[in-house]
Amino acid sequence: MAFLALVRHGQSQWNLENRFTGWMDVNLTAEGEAQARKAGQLLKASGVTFSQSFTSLQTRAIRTLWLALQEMDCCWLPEEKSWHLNERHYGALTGLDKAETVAKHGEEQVRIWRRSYDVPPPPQSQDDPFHPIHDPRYRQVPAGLLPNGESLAMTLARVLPYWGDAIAPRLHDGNVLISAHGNSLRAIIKHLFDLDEGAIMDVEVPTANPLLIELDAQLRPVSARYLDAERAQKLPAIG
Ligand SMILES: O=C(O)[C@@H](CO)OP(=O)(O)O
Repeated sequence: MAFLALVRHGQSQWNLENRFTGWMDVNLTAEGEAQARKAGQLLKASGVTFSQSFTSLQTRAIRTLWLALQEMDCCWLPEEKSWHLNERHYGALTGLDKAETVAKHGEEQVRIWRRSYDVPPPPQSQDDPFHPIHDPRYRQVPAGLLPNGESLAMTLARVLPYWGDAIAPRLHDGNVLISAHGNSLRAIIKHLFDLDEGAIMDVEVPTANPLLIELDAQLRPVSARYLDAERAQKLPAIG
């Protein structure tokens, strides 16, 4: 048995502005920082202790982890950062206002871009100065692996190998805390709960509300609950 806590980052500036964010490195708002601290307080109150943490290469998830760890008196907790846990890359939609995009392309098209399983957004040009190939934090990632835009299926394809190689082994010898993003966490949830492509469309992950999942020895969920019941979202059935 092990516990896995999944925490989506606190509210970011572009969550607040309702803009497609993806790999853009947007910081937390003051509200997002407060949410991250509260996530730490809830994790501490749960009584679960962790032996390893993981996060993405994006400021909003890293700072959420740090703020939570501070509240947990656990700044010592080993942490590993990886691009594999980054948010889904939103391609050429990055930076656009979600409501304006609905007005321009229609609700159905935007729903497909946001929640379909395998339809990627229009690609971001590599000439765009914000394309990840120009960002030094991805220097060690082979350029061919850096996305121009990802569907949830493509996100899952880069999250899952990391889950298998780096995260799952740690769950055999302790509890794990992951601070990441709405869609990289949805990829992990799809895998853990064995959801089909339709079922994952209905799964939304609230900001900085720890999802505490108890796993059996085969890493199958035994129980799952959001620690902040007031801001919980619907969870998939277990078993
Ligand atoms: O903009 C984004 O990167 C994500 C998460 O905020 O949005 P969506 O809800 O469309 O997955």
